[in-house]
Amino acid sequence: MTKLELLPAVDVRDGQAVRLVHGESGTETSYGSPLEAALAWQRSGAEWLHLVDLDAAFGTGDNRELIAEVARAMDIKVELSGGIRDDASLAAALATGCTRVNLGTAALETPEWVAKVIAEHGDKIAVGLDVRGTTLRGRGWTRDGGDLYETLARLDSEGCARYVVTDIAKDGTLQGPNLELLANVCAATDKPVVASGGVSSLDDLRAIAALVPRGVEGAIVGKALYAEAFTLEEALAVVAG
Ligand SMILES: O=C(O)c1ccccc1N[C@@H]1O[C@H](COP(=O)(O)O)[C@@H](O)[C@H]1O
Repeated sequence: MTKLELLPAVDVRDGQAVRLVHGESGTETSYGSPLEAALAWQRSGAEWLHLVDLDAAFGTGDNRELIAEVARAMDIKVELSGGIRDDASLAAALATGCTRVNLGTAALETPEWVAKVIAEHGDKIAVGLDVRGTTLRGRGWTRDGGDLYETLARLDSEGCARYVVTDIAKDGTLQGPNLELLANVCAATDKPVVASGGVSSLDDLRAIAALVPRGVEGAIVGKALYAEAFTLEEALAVVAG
């Protein structure tokens, strides 16, 4: 059976690696240097890094140079997100050599541009579907952006290669992933789904791995690693089977 990919997260705010609760600005816990955090996950055997510019996502500036420095320092695959909303920010993101980018707000606010870049860049573009209930949220998760399943159908028809699905109510809470949401999204698309939000234990990873046959490809793990609920080595051993 295909193994679940694990993507340890480094979210950057004000030059620091942080975790938020429910993605809310002001709830940051700081974990120091983003480069050190990313290198630590790489040393622990990660095959992927999920790297987020939170300031760019919130519209409070950006960490573009630092993000590029981290991405370029990695020997592993990098998924880059936060504030990628136009040709210039997409070009800067792709110039880091990252494996793929996640588009969030742009998929809600500038669908024509997203359709164009999906057509141009194929597998290098994923769309982050960040939801409360079944309502998508953009601009740092502060604004409603339409219905999850209508948007998914539109993006599918445009050839979107992959979705990163975050349940905002779970993100940063260590309350367990929303398995029902993941199963429902998998039922609505043939494209791979990366699960994000809520992972708190190795059992949560086992439960997400059980959804691989339905279309879940990977899981982003953030708070649980920083809070030392388990080590990345333990997590990688669990998904290796
Ligand atoms: O990851 C977070 O905690 C987070 C919190 C609040 C907003 C965005 C967050 N992360 C990721 O950022 C991109 C969306 O950025 P944009 O809308 O394209 O600028 C998306 O991958 C979110 O999951």
